[in-house]
Amino acid sequence: MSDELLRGLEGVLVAESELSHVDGQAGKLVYRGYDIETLAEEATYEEVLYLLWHGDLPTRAELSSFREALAAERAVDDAVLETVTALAEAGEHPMAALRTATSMLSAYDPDVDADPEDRERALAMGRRITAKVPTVLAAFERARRGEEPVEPDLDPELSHAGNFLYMLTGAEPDEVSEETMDMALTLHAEHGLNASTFTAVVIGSTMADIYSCVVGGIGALSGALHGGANQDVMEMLHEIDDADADPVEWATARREAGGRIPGFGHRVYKVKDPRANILEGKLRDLSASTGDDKWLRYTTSIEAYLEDEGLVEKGIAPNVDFYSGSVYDHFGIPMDLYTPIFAMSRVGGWIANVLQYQADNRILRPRYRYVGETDATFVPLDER
Ligand SMILES: CC(=O)SCCNC(=O)CCNC(=O)[C@H](O)C(C)(C)COP(=O)(O)OP(=O)(O)OC[C@H]1O[C@@H](n2cnc3c(N)ncnc32)[C@H](O)[C@@H]1OP(=O)(O)O
Ligand SMILES: O=C([O-])CC(=O)C(=O)O
Repeated sequence: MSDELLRGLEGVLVAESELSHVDGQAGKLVYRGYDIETLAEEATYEEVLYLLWHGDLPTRAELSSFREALAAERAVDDAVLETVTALAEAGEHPMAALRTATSMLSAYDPDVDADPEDRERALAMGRRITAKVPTVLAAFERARRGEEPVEPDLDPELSHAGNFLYMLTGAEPDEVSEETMDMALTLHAEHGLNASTFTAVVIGSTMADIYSCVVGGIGALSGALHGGANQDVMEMLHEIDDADADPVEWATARREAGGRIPGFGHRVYKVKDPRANILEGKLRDLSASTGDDKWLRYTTSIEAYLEDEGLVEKGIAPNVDFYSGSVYDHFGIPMDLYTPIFAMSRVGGWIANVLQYQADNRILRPRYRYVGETDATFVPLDER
């Protein structure tokens, strides 16, 4: 047994995966062998889910029944909607509301007591969670605006992304917003053994149910060092704008004060994250078509400044969270929904990873190097 301490488990191999590969030096991401650029351009989120969960891209017939099965699960129990409303009234962050509501969904799942080794029933639960997360989120957003929830459209013709936007606004989304949301879901679906996936897999390794795994994943994703950074980036952009500041001067001051720039840096990527490139391209298209290029100017000037300062050369480059919020902002999505939208996509990856790990399970249990007292003498309570 090695006594080398690997802080943050950097580089530690814990299992094999067929789901995705992150090449941090080349800035390349593949899901089951397919480039993320190709999937973002050519595949829908439903196809990506099928690919991750079933191993291959679906045929037309397979996709059609998969979409039907997913769409059929979109509705949530009224009790969940009531809880979501109560959480909105209490001013809960949507990521925390999603965590609570996802946990509650298990009460209404007919498979929740299934044998944890029953992959089919675990997958059925995974399908239900994935289908219902957008419903929960949209209901939460509407509740805090004082609006009634919009019932999901159960017609599989309306995509997962499209139905989410429909439930948010009450109107069928236009093609650009549906395609953009679908692409964002594809980009965020899977990324190796990141912190939230690791959390889900650790929970799954105890043979806990898939709800526990997903709830843990949501908690881990919410943090500022992980998925929470996409909201932080938009808060940074607003802070710059509200102060009428120059983005480069703002970033300089932040660095001089020893602060980090949200949306920069990554444990694996030592070059720009390929998903950031794709999202930046989408932001360029949206900025050109709407004539509103403010966030594009701010983000690209911060990126150029940090590159000039040598950060990118040191491997601290834009990650997926740097450009996503500016894209969502074009569709009027509030910034505290950015991380929940990430979760809405990554739920597919968490489920795929948990099922993959459980198929050849061994409980995950690393260890500490103990540095505490070794020979303490117990003093009875009255004598302390
Ligand atoms: C979906 C995702 O989860 S993508 C990541 C989203 N998170 C963020 O964008 C938050 C900002 N980024 C970070 O905090 C980090 O880069 C992380 C958490 C993503 C990766 O952390 P780690 O791999 O542990 O890197 P670590 O924290 O050791 O940083 C290495 C060096 O880069 C620097 N660095 C890392 N990120 C940044 C940043 N955003 N801004 C400025 N400097 C940074 C660190 O200060 C450190 O420098 P030092 O060696 O001189 O002390
Ligand atoms: O891989 C990571 O550590 C974080 C990340 O980019 C993701 O989860 O998408």
